[in-house]
Amino acid sequence: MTDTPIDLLLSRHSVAVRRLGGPGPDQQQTDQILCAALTAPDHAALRPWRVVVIGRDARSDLADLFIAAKRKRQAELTDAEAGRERDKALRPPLLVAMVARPQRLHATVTEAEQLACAGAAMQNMLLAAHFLGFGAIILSGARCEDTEIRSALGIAPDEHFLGFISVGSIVDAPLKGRRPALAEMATHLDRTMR
Ligand SMILES: Cc1cc2nc3c(=O)[nH]c(=O)nc-3n(C[C@H](O)[C@H](O)[C@H](O)COP(=O)(O)O)c2cc1C
Repeated sequence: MTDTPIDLLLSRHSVAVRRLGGPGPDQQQTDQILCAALTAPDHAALRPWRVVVIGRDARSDLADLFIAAKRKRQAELTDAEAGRERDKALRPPLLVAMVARPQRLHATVTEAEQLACAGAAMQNMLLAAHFLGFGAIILSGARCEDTEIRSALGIAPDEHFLGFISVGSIVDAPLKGRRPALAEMATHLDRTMR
């Protein structure tokens, strides 16, 4: 039986980069994933975010930058650790850097609201990837604050580098994290408010 849209939405989960491989989204699917971001709710149409799609030719340099950034925090890297850093740059068929650029003193839309918009845009890309049958994950960490990586990707000091979105075919069955029970997340207000 075909999954309904709500089944699909409720079944989304992240897929670790080591479980991703080719083929990745083709050009049309890539455009669909990126366009999904543009359907995020956006108060006053500020579009307080942008993306950098990191193409194949840039990946080897990015891998070197990931390893160099890791070495700044940990002088001695094992081959396995360096390999994992390299993998994060080279393995995902589609790799997108998500950058939030909220207007700090907007008259009506707070910075928090604008960051929520950027988060919704990211989630829409994850969902679009999932709906198209791909696996995806967002990873941030210290590499998003690394000045060399930010500068190589053209990310300004006053922008928020939220994370790398990796998308590809699922080549190894992912571990699915536990979801909290609804009662842990929602409270109900069922009385008059005076
Ligand atoms: C902005 C952002 C950055 C994230 N960065 C990391 C990260 O650096 N490392 C990590 O293990 N998970 C990170 N996560 C969480 C994973 O992407 C993922 O959501 C988590 O492993 C839970 O899996 P799930 O999406 O299937 O619930 C990040 C999530 C967000 C929204």
